[in-house]
Amino acid sequence: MKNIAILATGGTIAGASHIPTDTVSYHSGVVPIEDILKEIGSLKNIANIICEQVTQIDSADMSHAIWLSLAKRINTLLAQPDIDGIVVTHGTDTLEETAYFLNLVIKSEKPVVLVGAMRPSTAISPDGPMNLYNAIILAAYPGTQGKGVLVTLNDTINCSRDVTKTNTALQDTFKAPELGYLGYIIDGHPHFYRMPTRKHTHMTEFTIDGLIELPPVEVLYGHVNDTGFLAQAAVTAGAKGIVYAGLGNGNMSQTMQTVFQQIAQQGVIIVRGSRVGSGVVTRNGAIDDDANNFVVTDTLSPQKARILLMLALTKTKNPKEIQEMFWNY
Ligand SMILES: NC(=O)C[C@H](N)C(=O)O
Repeated sequence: MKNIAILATGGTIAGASHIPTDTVSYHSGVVPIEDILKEIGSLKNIANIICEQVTQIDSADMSHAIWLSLAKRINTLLAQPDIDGIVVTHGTDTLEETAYFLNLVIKSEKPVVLVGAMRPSTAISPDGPMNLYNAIILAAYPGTQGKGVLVTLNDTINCSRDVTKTNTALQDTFKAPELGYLGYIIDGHPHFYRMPTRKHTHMTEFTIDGLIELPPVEVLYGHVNDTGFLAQAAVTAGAKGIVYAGLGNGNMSQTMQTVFQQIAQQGVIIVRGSRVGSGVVTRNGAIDDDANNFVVTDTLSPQKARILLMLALTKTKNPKEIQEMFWNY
């Protein structure tokens, strides 16, 4: 029998409404983890569970402070020989960001699985209990070792680097566009078909020991007639890096190129990403990244590129070294 720790943070999986047909109007995070666990019945012969209620928030209120204390707690638990794996319950809106952050800072091969739900616990047929059951199964499964932080909802297994929420309201929302699921969980058995190939968890060079805040990095969204006002405001407010959700292959107007060239010359790291939602942002295409000291995101979404850039900035301000990290993680 495996010993699994569930760290609960809130979200719709812990949501409640007075009306059983409510699937989008409800209070997030109000149901304690012990009550949600009761809904899935016996876990005899599967796992011994310990629970910790870390916080009870809608995931829109997730913060760097909670990330750092959650990650430190997971590292401490996983260093104990009597803990075999971790499940984190989380709201779905920012679940992918927390999962990727943990993927970069957890120092263990033991399974870490994030799980949420799209329907509150009071819905006629909530998805939370089955999702939580699957997450426990996945965290207790020996084959989950060494695959980095994973995400499960709706019977699918996803890599934290590639997964994203693709639909605002439906249960079938977590997908890795183009790259696909790692596998499925069917009748209580995980089936893996793919492996994450990028560095994660036990291979990571990032450490959060002693860190009390992350360097400020903003994401800006590209569009027609972009003025660069927001980019300049971000730098004035203290941003040490900017991820630009650019057009197509991370493209930008002549105006934005001039704005970002000037900002990069001040030592602020500019990362070119894309607003498209899938595909690679390549170096030195229409834009001369070498000459401008720009970094590109590879296939990371802008919100995940922000996380990697924050952690990169805890180690270096050299754009070439940061680019290397974007190829590796
Ligand atoms: N489905 C959900 O969990 C959405 C909720 N607003 C949250 O992210 O906390």
